[in-house]
Amino acid sequence: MSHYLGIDIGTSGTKTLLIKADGTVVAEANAEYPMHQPRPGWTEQDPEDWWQATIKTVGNVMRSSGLKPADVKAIGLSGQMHGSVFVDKAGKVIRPALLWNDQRTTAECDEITQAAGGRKALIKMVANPALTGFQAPKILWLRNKEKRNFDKLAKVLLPKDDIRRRMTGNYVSEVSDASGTLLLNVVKRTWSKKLMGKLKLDMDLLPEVVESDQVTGTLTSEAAKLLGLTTDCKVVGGAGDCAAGAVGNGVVKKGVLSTSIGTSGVMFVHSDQPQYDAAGRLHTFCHAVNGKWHMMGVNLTSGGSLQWWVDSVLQGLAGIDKAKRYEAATAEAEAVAAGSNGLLFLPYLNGERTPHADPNARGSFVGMNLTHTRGHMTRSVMEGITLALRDSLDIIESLEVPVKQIRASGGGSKNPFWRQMQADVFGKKITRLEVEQGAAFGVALLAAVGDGAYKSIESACTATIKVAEETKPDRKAVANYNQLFPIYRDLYQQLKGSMSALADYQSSSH
Ligand SMILES: Nc1ncnc2c1ncn2[C@@H]1O[C@H](COP(=O)(O)OP(=O)(O)O)[C@@H](O)[C@H]1O
Ligand SMILES: O=C(CO)[C@@H](O)[C@H](O)COP(=O)(O)O
Repeated sequence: MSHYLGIDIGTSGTKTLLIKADGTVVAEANAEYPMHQPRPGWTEQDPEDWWQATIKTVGNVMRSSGLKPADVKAIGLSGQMHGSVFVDKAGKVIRPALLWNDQRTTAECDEITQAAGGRKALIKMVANPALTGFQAPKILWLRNKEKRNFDKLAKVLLPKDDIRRRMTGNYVSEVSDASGTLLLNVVKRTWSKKLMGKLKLDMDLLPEVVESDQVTGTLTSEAAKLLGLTTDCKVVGGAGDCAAGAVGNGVVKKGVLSTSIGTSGVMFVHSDQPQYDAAGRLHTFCHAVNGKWHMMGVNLTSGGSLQWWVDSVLQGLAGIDKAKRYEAATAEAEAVAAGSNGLLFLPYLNGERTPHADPNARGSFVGMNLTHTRGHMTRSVMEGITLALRDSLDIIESLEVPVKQIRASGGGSKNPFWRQMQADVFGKKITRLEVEQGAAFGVALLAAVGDGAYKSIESACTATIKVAEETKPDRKAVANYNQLFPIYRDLYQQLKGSMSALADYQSSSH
């Protein structure tokens, strides 16, 4: 039977999955790498780390499966979205990549909005407003702040597309990830020459753009050797990690939503047509499914807030094995009542995207009293993260998008207590898949479709994805969270000015 690889270049590490054409997972491997923060709000990674992690994890899955190199027919690539890899004429990376959660480009976002003729005109061209994490403002930042590097620039690539370049020698992206550059005409699924012109950027900077299941090349002999595969192995378009995760969760038709609690938090909904939130709070992007779109709300520091809380603050848990640390912390949270006795946490530790689009937003605990313990604080971190996802759900529902099913995914949703919390905060039934392998599984399926094992992405999902269990909302907890949600929502409005003043203070005291 043919086999396929799905590779997800995540923020905390790379995950590689080897599947059979029927969707059975044969082997998986992970490799971590650091994220650098040279200044508050700046986030960078070395693309070489991604490539070394790719070589290592592919080697590991091939060894543990015992397969022959020729058994792997195609590879699907997924990755953290919006990042910028700057490459020179000789194919050398010019400087560390700027990531999706980097907040240095406020001035460049204003520059783009102005050049486009205002926010409305920009949304008309590329379906989205300018946000600091997106790729286009990063290109302008390089031009404004590192002119010498900009002069060397020949191509700008998204993280997974840099891995494709190293694998195939080809400069290609695909529509789902390209949507997050702010340079794609999302409706037409082609680059926006109009916006590139207004920004005075050369079209040659951009790679070719294709649909997600299209074959983009085969492995070069050097890459085949490094990866232990053959030069016949195809590489398909793949997808940005959100669309890839949605394919991996079977979110490929109307009425199905998915939530993901990873480092970031994502509320994702499929749409048959491009659909907009006029206020620009949700992103409107191409789906990895040909001719389909999606909307999503993104929280920048979702599971990342719990990670910060457990690793940086609860140092008392530091002696516990990493895998067990979250369980130990969340068990304390589970022992206290829903609502954390009125303690609220705002998870805006590195600014926020949905619904505030504010790089200066900052995190806070509000409502603390003498009854509160460590368990209450952990629970309120988890509740704050979940209430932030509800912000996105409310916007989606306000656009009259039918919500028939919510599928929970990501590291946080593996925890049954957090799935119950999601059901209670959203007031909706939550489903979970039998095997949840996220984005890497989604792009392995895209590779199978690209290789001809399935007629369509939808049929690949129907054949391979099974829902395992449902979590029903608890009526009392739902009422409790319904009471807290408006208070939570109001807090940002009340604290916005102070958050911004503190963000200024933090940058000046750096
Ligand atoms: N056992 C657990 N209980 C609760 N949350 C968890 C658990 N394990 C992981 N998480 C959460 O999941 C996040 C990692 O999710 P993952 O999907 O692996 O992240 P990413 O791919 O974005 O790096 C962690 O930051 C943490 O918040
Ligand atoms: O910015 C977004 C989506 O718009 C993030 O979802 C990134 O794509 C990073 O994802 P993780 O590494 O947290 O999975």
